[in-house]
Amino acid sequence: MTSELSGFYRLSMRDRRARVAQVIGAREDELASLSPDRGLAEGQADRMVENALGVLGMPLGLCVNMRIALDGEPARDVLAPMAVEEPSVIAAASYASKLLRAGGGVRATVSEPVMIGQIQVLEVPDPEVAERAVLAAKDELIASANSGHPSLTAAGGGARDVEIRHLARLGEDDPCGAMMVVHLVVDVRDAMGANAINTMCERLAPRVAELTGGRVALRILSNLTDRRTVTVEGRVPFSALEGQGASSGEALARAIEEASVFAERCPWRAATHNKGIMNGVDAVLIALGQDWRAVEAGAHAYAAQDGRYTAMARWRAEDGALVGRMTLPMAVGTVGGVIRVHPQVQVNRRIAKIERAPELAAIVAAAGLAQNLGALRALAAEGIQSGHMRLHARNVAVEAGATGSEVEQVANTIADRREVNLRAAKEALATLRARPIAKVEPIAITTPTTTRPARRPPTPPMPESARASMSSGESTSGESSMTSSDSGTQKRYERQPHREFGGKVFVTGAAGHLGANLVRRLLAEGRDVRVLLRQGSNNEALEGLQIEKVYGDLRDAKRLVELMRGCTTAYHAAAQVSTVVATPELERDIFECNVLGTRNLLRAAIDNHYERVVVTGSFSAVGYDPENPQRPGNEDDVFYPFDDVLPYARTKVQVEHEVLKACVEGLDAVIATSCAILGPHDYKPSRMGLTLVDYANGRLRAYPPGGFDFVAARDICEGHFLAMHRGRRGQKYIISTQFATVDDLMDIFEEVSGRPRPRLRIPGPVMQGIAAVSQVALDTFAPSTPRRFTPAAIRILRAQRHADTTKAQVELGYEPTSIRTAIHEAYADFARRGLVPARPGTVGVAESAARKSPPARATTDSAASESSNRAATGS
Ligand SMILES: CC(C)(COP(=O)([O-])OP(=O)([O-])OC[C@H]1O[C@@H](n2cnc3c(N)ncnc32)[C@H](O)[C@@H]1OP(=O)([O-])[O-])[C@@H](O)C(=O)NCCC(=O)NCCSC(=O)C[C@@](C)(O)CC(=O)[O-]
Ligand SMILES: NC(=O)C1=CN([C@@H]2O[C@H](COP(=O)(O)OP(=O)(O)OC[C@H]3O[C@@H](n4cnc5c(N)ncnc54)[C@H](O)[C@@H]3O)[C@@H](O)[C@H]2O)C=CC1
Repeated sequence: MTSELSGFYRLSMRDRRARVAQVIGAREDELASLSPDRGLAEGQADRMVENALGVLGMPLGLCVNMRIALDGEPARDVLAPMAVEEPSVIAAASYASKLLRAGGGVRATVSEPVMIGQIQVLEVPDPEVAERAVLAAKDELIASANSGHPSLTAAGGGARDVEIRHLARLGEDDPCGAMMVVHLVVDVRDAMGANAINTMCERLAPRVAELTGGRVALRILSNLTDRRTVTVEGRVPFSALEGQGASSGEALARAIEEASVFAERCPWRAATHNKGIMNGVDAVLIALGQDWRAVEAGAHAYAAQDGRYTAMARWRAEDGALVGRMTLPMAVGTVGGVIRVHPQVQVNRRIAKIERAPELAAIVAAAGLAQNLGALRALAAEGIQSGHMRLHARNVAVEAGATGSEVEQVANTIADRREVNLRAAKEALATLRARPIAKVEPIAITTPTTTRPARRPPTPPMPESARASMSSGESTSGESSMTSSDSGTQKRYERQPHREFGGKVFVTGAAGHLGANLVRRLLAEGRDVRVLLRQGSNNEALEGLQIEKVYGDLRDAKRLVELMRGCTTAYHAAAQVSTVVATPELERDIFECNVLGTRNLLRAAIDNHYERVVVTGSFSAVGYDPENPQRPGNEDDVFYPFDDVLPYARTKVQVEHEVLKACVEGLDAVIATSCAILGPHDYKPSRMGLTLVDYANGRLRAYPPGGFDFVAARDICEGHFLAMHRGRRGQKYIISTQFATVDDLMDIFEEVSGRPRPRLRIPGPVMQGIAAVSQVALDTFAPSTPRRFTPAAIRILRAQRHADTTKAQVELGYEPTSIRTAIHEAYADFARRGLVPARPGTVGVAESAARKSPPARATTDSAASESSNRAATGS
């Protein structure tokens, strides 16, 4: 199980529950009681407290990324539920847990569950005699205490010892005489312990009075559980702190160390430092039905044990890492209390996979340590207000009357202006409502036989290199034909005739970036569509569409045959897309979904007599010339299998192999090969989409030079459509819009978001080095984290590979549009969903961008030469 759920916060609440259910191996409905309208019933509340009036709601969130090694056992990933009303707490704990896992996660040690019960004795005639009498009767007292608790002793716990303390008068104001306290030391095992200890103390009280000759007053446990503690330690290597808000990782570590020492020396600061720790501690305690007041009181008393209130957690920069250590008294239980009766607590316990009290103690303390680190990082770097207030701004936006996606937009506006107050929020809301709603330009509907809409640019010229090796001629169909030479082989391309297909269309990967656009394209064509979806996956992209949804997995060959029955054609766009060097488990997953999944789909298509299947290929599976990677790659370039390529790319080569095998077996299948997709309806979201969102929210801190061939979502849909209707059986067609450098993309990002690009443009080799170092850590500790610029991605960008779309242009009549338009469309769609700030002019901008855009392939060549110039000058 992994707790590393990068981008989890971007999901809807329902999808988050579905994702968690999937991760912990539960059914989605098992988490249903976490829904705001479920949970604690009125009757249950009435039995829990007195004079009950109702049930108070409190947000419940999840701290992700946590990894804990308890008492030398192997580390395990933990999802920590947190109930808290304060914004930014859970975000900060998740952020810091991500940093801590770069150092292997938090190590925790939990002491024996030994607590103290106190019996207060006053007016003792002779304290020394009384002490001897009580200690002489120790065994009798212990036996008596245990006799009332057979279940505790049966579980291996029970009273263990009896100790005496004498409390002298504090001064003139102290109205009592000498006081004696009998401490009953009890091992409470997995219980919180209060009830057992209080009962024991009350049971022993008469006998203690007899033995001491004094008057017994209070009989109660102590919440200063200094013998029942949890100690946590976490390390963050300096390298993992690079780029986290200071000039270097080490500088940030030193700044956090200084912040810690401030709290260690100063009680005023310590109170705030410790409040940050309690943000994490209390939130987990509440979510797990614990007596958080008891732990709070114990923690603060412990922090003042030396007579001076000080920091609970301390941070030091040592041996190339920032190291945090904390010991807290921790009386928590997994038996008794509300744990059994509160339905949501039970679900939370299941999510955190807690069986025993020490596991619970470790998670609580790890959340406290992470929260402290999160707050100190922010304080030592950009300050607390920017992150905290950005999230708090959402509350203010709601208070101002914002609803739905307005909330995020108003919050972003007031946070950007650093005016997080009600008046500013009301103003921002009024402005937002005064302007038309950002609308995504509908995808143009064209068929190869109809005229293209006027706003489309004219057919761009062929790439220079391709043009040089071509000669035109007449095809048998009377349409254009061309020959192209690749490594001396003459290729003749001919425009293919159009074929119509009736019946229902089956689409896989429909909730993905390509699929979501493709389904809309098909619906606009008036086609009947059935989509294959995975239960528990984020399928939000298809909400509200008139389609038939069936649920299953490509890996389930038998079921797939059933699910595909009744359709006549298919677009197979599903794949496990990954740009990381995968762990063996992830590699297996990529292989099974992509290769075996495709094989299953193709076989099911044969079984169901499909007329044609279009399979999505990847440009990463197209070979290239290592001596000259910028020579536009075409369909005949053979993939070199021993290169340092990603597992994903290898599987996409095998996918093509499966297609050809299926063609031999009689299937009619065509491959539409995609370059990096940019455009709207990116719900997962893709690596490029994530980069745009992060850029627009000021979270992209650096970028590399280089370039790649990109494809607009509308173009790749058109390419699929054309492959279906004009493609030749068993053939592959590369579909790309244009080559663009990262600098070109930054230009467009600036234009679309109104934000300046990051100042850091890190040269390719340096970025490669940084990415390679961080990749080692990420592969070890965070294999599933989506990363923007992975070493593989940077290598690809540095190679500046170009795509040759001649074959698609000639045979299919494909015409590329513009990447600039695609980015505007992507931005408008993200703005509509509240993921990036909506900007005046977002409306219609895509249209005007389309009008202004130069022919794509013309840009290609100039962009390429510009980028190589830049590379040459090192600018
Ligand atoms: C708020 C952040 C995390 C943003 O920080 P950021 O730089 O925008 O975060 P990022 O985009 O680099 O994302 C890093 C990770 O943070 C998490 N994250 C990022 N954004 C979210 C979100 N919206 N919802 C949920 N999780 C979020 C998430 O895990 C994400 O990983 P990913 O998913 O991308 O792989 C940062 O500014 C921060 O840590 N601020 C500190 C906030 C804080 O401590 N709040 C507590 C309240 S203040 C207080 O009471 C305590 C104090 C401060 O007084 C104590 C003291 O004085 O010591
Ligand atoms: N996004 C890009 O830039 C590029 C994408 N491609 C190809 O385009 C196609 C679509 O990619 P995107 O839409 O970007 O990906 P995506 O990750 O947004 O969507 C892929 C979809 O496939 C589904 N899927 C994965 N494994 C499955 C399984 N075992 N059973 C059922 N469904 C499964 C996922 O749930 C997801 O909805 C893929 O074939 C990919 O290899 C190729 C080149 C670039």
